[in-house]
Amino acid sequence: MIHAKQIKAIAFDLDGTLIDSVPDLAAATNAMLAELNLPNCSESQVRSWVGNGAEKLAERALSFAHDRAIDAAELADAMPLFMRHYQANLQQHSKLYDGVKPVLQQLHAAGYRLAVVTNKPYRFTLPLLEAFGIAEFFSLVLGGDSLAKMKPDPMPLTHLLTQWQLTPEQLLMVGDSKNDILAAKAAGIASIGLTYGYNYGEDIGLSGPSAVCEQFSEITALINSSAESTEQ
Ligand SMILES: O=C(O)COP(=O)(O)O
Ligand SMILES: [Mg+2]
Repeated sequence: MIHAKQIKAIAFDLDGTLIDSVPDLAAATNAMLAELNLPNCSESQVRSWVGNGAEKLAERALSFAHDRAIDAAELADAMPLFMRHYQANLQQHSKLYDGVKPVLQQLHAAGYRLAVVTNKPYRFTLPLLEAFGIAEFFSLVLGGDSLAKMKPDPMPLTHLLTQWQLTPEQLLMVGDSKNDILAAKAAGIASIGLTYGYNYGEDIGLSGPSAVCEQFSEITALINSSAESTEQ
């Protein structure tokens, strides 16, 4: 349940929530595989591998290409290739999802404190937010490597609660993946699951978010309607 009247801050996931980043992630993945003389993969495979950060994505792609589990040394050799290619082409084909900028603008203007809590490495996160003209709305940005643990661990969200001196009822998580919903649940905060992003091909409703939205723009209506329903 979302107690909208109590919400003071909102944490947004990045990939699959604010930005459709898979086209560039797939290109970097394939550039890495090509340098290693390995067969390439499809964009839809990459879509199903995103969610646990860059290293996991590379590991899943390498395991697929080799058709076996890979070891830590193989991953360590390949990672710099992925990082270099992605850094060089962060936003060639990626796009902001519909409604993202106006809704962030509206929430920011309404006085909500906004954060990005992503599993993407921090070094890619800020440049992407800046490139899409939405960095100014966020007063805190956490990447997957900013703290010791990433989502689905609650650490980034409990860090936010501490940092902003909020109670769990005052923070809402918005994301496309079960990692976002599980992190929110573990931190004791409400969550909105978005259906259009990447969730390993699974239904986001199955991870039990407080609410499900099909479009980013539905978020404001949901917060407002929850506010009305708590008044009754
Ligand atoms: O980098 C990933 O694997 C996922 O990033 P996200 O947490 O912003 O969805
Ligand atoms: Mg995501």
